[in-house]
Amino acid sequence: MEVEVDTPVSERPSQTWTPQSWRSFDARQQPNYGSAAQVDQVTRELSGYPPLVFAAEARELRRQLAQVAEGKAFLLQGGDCAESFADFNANRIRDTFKVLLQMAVVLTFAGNLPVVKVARMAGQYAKPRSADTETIGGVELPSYRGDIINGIDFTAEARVPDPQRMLTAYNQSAATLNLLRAFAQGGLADLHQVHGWNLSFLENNPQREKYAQLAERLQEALEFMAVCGVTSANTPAIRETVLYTSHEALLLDYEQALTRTDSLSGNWYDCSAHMLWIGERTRQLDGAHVEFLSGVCNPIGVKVGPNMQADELLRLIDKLNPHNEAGRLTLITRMGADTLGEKLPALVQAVQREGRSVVWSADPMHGNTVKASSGYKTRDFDKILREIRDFFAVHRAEGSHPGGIHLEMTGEHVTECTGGAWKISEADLASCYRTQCDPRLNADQVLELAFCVAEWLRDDRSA
Ligand SMILES: O=C[C@H](O)[C@H](O)COP(=O)(O)O
Ligand SMILES: C=C(OP(=O)(O)O)C(=O)O
Repeated sequence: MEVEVDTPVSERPSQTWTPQSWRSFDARQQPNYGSAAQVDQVTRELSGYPPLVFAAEARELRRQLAQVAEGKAFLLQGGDCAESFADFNANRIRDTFKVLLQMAVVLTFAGNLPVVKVARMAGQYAKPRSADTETIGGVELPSYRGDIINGIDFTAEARVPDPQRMLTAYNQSAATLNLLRAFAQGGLADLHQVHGWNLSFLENNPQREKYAQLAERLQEALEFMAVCGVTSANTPAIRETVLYTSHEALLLDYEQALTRTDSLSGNWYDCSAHMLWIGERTRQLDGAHVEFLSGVCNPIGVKVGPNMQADELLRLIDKLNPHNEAGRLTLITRMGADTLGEKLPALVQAVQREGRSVVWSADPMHGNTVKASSGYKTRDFDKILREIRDFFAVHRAEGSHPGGIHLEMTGEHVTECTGGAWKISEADLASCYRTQCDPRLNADQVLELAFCVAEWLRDDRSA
């Protein structure tokens, strides 16, 4: 299905939008930089740097998301809660890339539909926080807000927001993107390698048999195609993939500096990532984040928490996607496993009734965070699964498409979320708890989750 290229600037409803128009609105969750002159100098430097992504790539993602909105493809979005400057290395990037691809293979093959892959990588450096300060042992300091803003160490010095960090975030995003593009096109994504990735990755994993069977069926399909003359040597689709990037567009000084006019369409794109989303804490209709993302033509997302009302959601959709373009807007629900079944139906009904085209995606992480008795933030695997299961059930009941999943996850073997096949307990959390902020699913848990979701996806399609 072809989707129209961007709405020409002349047809956009707001003639008053500019990359800096957000400055006249209330901007929540922004750092208090000491020196405006320093921010100015850094953002001027960033504005002269090359874009990290091209407008045409963002347009292609929007075209693919239009397929998701129609129920003809599935969105897999995942990666770190927050990327880290200190923990920046090729192996971590490779491991998350590999597990995202493994999940995509499982979902594509079992669900029998294309999977659009979007990483929370190459720019996910800013974090909204519930509280402005953090107190440990009677000492109160500003909260950590992501490496693009301040440091995670609990010292007064580290917690001072430093605009120079925006330059480091840009450089690390560029290096990450460079590696992701190389992995995607340089052989690591070859479907024929699926056995190779899997066996080292799932060593001792109870899911290995199930995955090996699926990999075997996939191998048979590839062999059949080879007999018919379709091989990775002559068919790029078998040896290459496309992985898009995304992050929360939270730090607006940075996002504005990376916003450029596309020479082909004349439209504005935020070239810090292919897809940007607005968080639950900054999605006010009259807020700066909604204003900013309303004017860029990237595909965008907005988090939808348990307090969202149907009329508020419709007004938000009006502001962010006034021309009702398919693929433009993804609604990422994050209500909590105990709440979604009750709250989501009314929102889906309102969107259906008003004929709005959206991608519905489930973030089963952010509504299910709890504090373990040891003090670690954690999320339980069963609750995470339950929220996705209920998301599928609501959409089936309402006749809409469960379009995708949005996960905080890593390719590393961390112990941050409890449960899963290895039954990680609260007592196990300390053994490898490495997140910068919120608990992530590890490589085994996320693959186990992909198998379950693939089954629901298959059931949904056959229904
Ligand atoms: O990832 C989302 C938020 O940044 C995170 O949940 C906030 O955590 P906090 O409630 O500890 O501030
Ligand atoms: C902050 C996040 O989520 P939410 O806005 O839904 O809390 C996030 O996804 O990193």
